[in-house]
Amino acid sequence: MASPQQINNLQNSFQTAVNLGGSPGQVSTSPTQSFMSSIPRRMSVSKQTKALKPFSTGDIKILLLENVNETAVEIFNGQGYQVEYQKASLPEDELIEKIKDVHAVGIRSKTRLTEKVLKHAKNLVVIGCFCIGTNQVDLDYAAKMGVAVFNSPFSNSRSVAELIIAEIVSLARQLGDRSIELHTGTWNKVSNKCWEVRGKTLGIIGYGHIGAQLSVLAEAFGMHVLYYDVITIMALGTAKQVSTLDELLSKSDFVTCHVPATGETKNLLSAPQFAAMKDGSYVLNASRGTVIDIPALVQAIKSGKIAGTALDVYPNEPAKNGAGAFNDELNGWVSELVSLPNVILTPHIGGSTEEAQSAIGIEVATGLTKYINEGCSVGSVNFPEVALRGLDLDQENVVRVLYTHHNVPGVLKTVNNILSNHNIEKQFSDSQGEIAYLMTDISSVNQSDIKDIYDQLNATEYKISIRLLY
Ligand SMILES: NC(=O)C1=CN([C@@H]2O[C@H](COP(=O)(O)OP(=O)(O)OC[C@H]3O[C@@H](n4cnc5c(N)ncnc54)[C@H](O)[C@@H]3O)[C@@H](O)[C@H]2O)C=CC1
Ligand SMILES: O=C(O)CCC(=O)C(=O)O
Repeated sequence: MASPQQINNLQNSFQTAVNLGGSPGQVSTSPTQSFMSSIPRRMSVSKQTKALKPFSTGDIKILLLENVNETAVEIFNGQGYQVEYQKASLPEDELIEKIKDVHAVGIRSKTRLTEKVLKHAKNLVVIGCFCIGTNQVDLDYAAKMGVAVFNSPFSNSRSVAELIIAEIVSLARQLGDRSIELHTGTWNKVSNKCWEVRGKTLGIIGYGHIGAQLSVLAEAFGMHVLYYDVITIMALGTAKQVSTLDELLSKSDFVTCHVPATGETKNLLSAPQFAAMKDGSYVLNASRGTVIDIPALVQAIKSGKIAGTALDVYPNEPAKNGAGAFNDELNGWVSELVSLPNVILTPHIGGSTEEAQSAIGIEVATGLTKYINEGCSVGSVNFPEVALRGLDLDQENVVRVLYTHHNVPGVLKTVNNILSNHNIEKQFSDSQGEIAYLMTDISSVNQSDIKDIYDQLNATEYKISIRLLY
């Protein structure tokens, strides 16, 4: 368990990154930043900058669903935002009601922010996915509304990799079954079809953050590692990339999936893929429930082709914890699956460790706060990444203009015409697909000018959203 001191340390390292103007995502990976963090303060190149705020931060309303970690709540409370906190996800109709007047929403993997839901979010500025996956959000639609989406790209990767290692050993030794038997009084000391994992081959589908981390752990156990990915990725240790999924399937004793939910990964493993696997091999999935065709997996286990499976994710998952929530009504195959031998089922807990959750809470809450208070979109998954250096502490009458617009010619000219009575201190624009995001600091702005600037920008043809910070 992470101690309060460890959580404090994590918070401090994120704060250091924020002060240095780096993306939170760089904190644990960038050697430069860890070097910078160790420089005594008097030598630090960072300087204090003026805090920009949207307006009264007490007006910022944040809806946090799905038991987002307390570290995030502390960060938002520290900013003076109004936080509404719920442990579960919400059914669509309640979500639509709640989302109507909030500026930010924080979710994990279950809340579906579809176009239908987002259409009602009139004040929404930013979405935080307190997890890795972002498939639960309509990212394109959010961008078209001018809403940036942030996630935590790797804070729970290690936790998932460790769970998979535990499950590989558990499947090889039929631990789930032995434990259930003994819980009900049955002593069943057997070695038939129980194996060491040393010398066996692990096939990893998707060699990203989790797949690569797992590769290192598996080799430390003496396993051979093969991986298949749609892009060429440098192998860690002595792992080998194979060029086809079939090659991986035919050579592996354990096959584990670590791909995102996309059209291409839907039913990536189905009847033909199970048929291509070694007799008596094992299947693991802690990515998304759509990646494995579970009825086909049930048949492959029944026929003896597959010797066991460990699943953490399902096509339909209950909205909240509770007895009886995982049933045939939710997924038609549940009773059949649970009756099979050597099947380990976990309730989407791959990333559910104290370490991962507190780090995710800090990382995503920091990203959201920087976007709300400064307009910085670095690290967003659906938005052009734009940031400007901070203002000097003594700078007066400066306004930061955040202008999201359709990516068409002539917009910059129109906007700069409107801003031309003021000095443009600095300006940065970037585009991604159909949308563009422009950030400008203007000086010599009287309070009385602000409404006029806003109204003029608001009337421009290609505007998607505007925010003014001062
Ligand atoms: N069970 C849990 O609690 C958790 C589940 N996840 C899931 O795991 C997934 C993977 O996470 P990361 O490793 O962080 O993602 P990542 O983005 O770092 O890596 C994914 C890899 O899959 C590859 N890929 C994409 N499509 C592919 C295909 N059709 N065939 C083969 N490879 C393909 C990509 O090129 C990439 O290398 C996430 O998208 C998320 O859905 C993530 C964290 C926790
Ligand atoms: O812990 C969660 O709620 C979701 C974990 C997950 O699936 C992810 O990070 O993508």
